[in-house]
Amino acid sequence: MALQIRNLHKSFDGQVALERIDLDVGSSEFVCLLGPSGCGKTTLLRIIAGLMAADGGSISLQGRDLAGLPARDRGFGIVFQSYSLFPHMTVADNVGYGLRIRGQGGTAITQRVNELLAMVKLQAFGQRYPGELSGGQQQRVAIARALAVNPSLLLLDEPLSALDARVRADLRRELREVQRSLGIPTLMVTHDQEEAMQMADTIVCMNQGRIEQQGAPQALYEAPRTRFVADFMGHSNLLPPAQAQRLLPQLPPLPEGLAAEQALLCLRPERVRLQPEAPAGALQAMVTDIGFLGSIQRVRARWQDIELLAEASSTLPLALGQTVPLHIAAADGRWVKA
Ligand SMILES: Nc1ncnc2c1ncn2[C@@H]1O[C@H](COP(=O)(O)OP(=O)(O)OP(=O)(O)O)[C@@H](O)[C@H]1O
Repeated sequence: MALQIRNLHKSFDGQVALERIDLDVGSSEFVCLLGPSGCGKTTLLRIIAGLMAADGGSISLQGRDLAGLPARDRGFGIVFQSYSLFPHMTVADNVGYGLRIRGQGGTAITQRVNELLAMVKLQAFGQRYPGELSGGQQQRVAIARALAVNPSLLLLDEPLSALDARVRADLRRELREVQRSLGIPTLMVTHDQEEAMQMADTIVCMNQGRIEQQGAPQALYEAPRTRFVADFMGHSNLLPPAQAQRLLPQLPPLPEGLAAEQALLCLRPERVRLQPEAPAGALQAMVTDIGFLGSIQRVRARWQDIELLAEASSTLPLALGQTVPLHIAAADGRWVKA
């Protein structure tokens, strides 16, 4: 493991912000810290960066304990949400800044800066000033500047959240490509579940200063262990056991240690399928709402007193009030802790 965090904790005026955090990041792994506002993501990132002290616990990189090492000596690349470029310096000087303060000079810097600008697709912009660039371009410069010093760890604090949707989507892909090609261990803070799913090798889902669950995006989506993770990782139907039993006569067994009173069956909408041709014995549900999402329709359908979020192909003609057969396989549900 490149980065190892053990039993890290931090309180502000007696209020716990981080509670016993254990976290590993592999040598070229892209890890997203995902969670709602106030769950401790930024505090964790700032402690790793050396910008804030923890109350206890340890952080090591490649086996080296970082305790007491000031931020500037950690050799990490950091990108914040606000572009934080030097406004009076050209793009090229911004990117080369870290190299200059490390004592490099002349053609070595020019060559490296050109390489980095090419990597973030800004070859032609070296002589501009930050104020003459779009938000997306400024953030590309900030990424190039963070990478200039060959960082041993890349820390990204919501780097894309100030950008509009289209630019954000492009930059997600580009940032991931650059990170992959350089193989730098990376931690990115985000509260955007889609962004985390799209970019991360591993998502660390945080709630109230604790890691609620971590794993590959698909594992967290398909097998959340708690209601919090199920809710945070996309849409779901969450049914108490009595309702679940009526809907699905054959339920998956409850996981060990989870009592029925604490359990909810999580059914993702794509597992609740509206089908034009009814298999024998299919449930008949009434369509109460239709959302057209382009490739699919997200539908609310009511069966008895149970309202379900379902999906249908966008080519299936549907109307409000219509009765449609529903298909759910017994294996499609997952028990989560309420
Ligand atoms: N310097 C500080 N002084 C006092 N309390 C703080 C300080 N920094 C953070 N906190 C508190 O610690 C908790 C975690 O804050 P943190 O900024 O890490 O959350 P976050 O998950 O990054 O939220 P957001 O997505 O809104 O940035 C919050 O309750 C916050 O109010």
